[in-house]
Amino acid sequence: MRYILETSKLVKTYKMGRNDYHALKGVDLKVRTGEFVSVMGQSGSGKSTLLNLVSGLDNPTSGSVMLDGMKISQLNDAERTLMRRQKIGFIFQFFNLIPVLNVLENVTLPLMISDKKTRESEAKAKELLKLVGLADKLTAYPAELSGGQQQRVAIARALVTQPALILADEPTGSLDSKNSRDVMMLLKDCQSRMKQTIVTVTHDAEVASYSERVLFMKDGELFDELFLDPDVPRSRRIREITSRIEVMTYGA
Ligand SMILES: Nc1ncnc2c1ncn2[C@@H]1O[C@H](COP(=O)(O)OP(=O)(O)OP(=O)(O)O)[C@@H](O)[C@H]1O
Repeated sequence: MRYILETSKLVKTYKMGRNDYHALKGVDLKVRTGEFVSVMGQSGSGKSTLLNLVSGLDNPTSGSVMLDGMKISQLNDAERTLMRRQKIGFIFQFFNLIPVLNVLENVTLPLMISDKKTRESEAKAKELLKLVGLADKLTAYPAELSGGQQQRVAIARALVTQPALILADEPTGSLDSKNSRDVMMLLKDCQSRMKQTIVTVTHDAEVASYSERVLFMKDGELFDELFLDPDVPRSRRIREITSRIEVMTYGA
């Protein structure tokens, strides 16, 4: 399959009293299997709206979303919930772990919900927790972990169902710079080792510098696109991203 995710002429219009507010104005987004894409743009440019439509949390006003061969904009609520559980792993800014469950239980939870919990799935969760460097924290509770460790648990949880797509919304937004780097390197590693497709939304050029392609949103539209060469030093990639943001914000 050429694209794991494809949106076509995606429009989202909110009613604001008597007026319409066009949050997305016909977005055509294409993401290849195994690709790592960042979406950047100023506050209000439509990034969260796009994520909500791609994940089926909200319905488009018009246009379509295809994920892993499934036209999700045509599914009913129950079908979309099932699709989300099976095909998407979420990583959030504030981790969203379940405080009363320990690390291993948090990671096996998505498999329990989808009725897939077996002895093998616990082994899978343990293997992923080893991959994210937390093999010695299986019985710890989220409150006993640092922010960076909690986000690594969230990454293991997102991977456990072997989703078609990981959606990461400001994954380092509540981490310091060292933990941010570790989390992004881990995500990058998951992408290259497991051919995991990742789409992340971020305000941070350093976070975006780990991806292969950056999409810039402005006023509900895809404004620009930048392919990043992994062989050039990260500082140069960050400068390239920053200068595109300047062009988008202030003009060429
Ligand atoms: N439920 C809603 N009702 C009305 N307007 C909305 C709603 N949700 C979002 N909007 C508007 O749509 C526009 C796009 O919002 P969105 O949250 O997608 O932006 P964003 O790029 O994710 O911003 P941020 O970086 O601040 O999260 C904004 O102007 C916002 O006010």
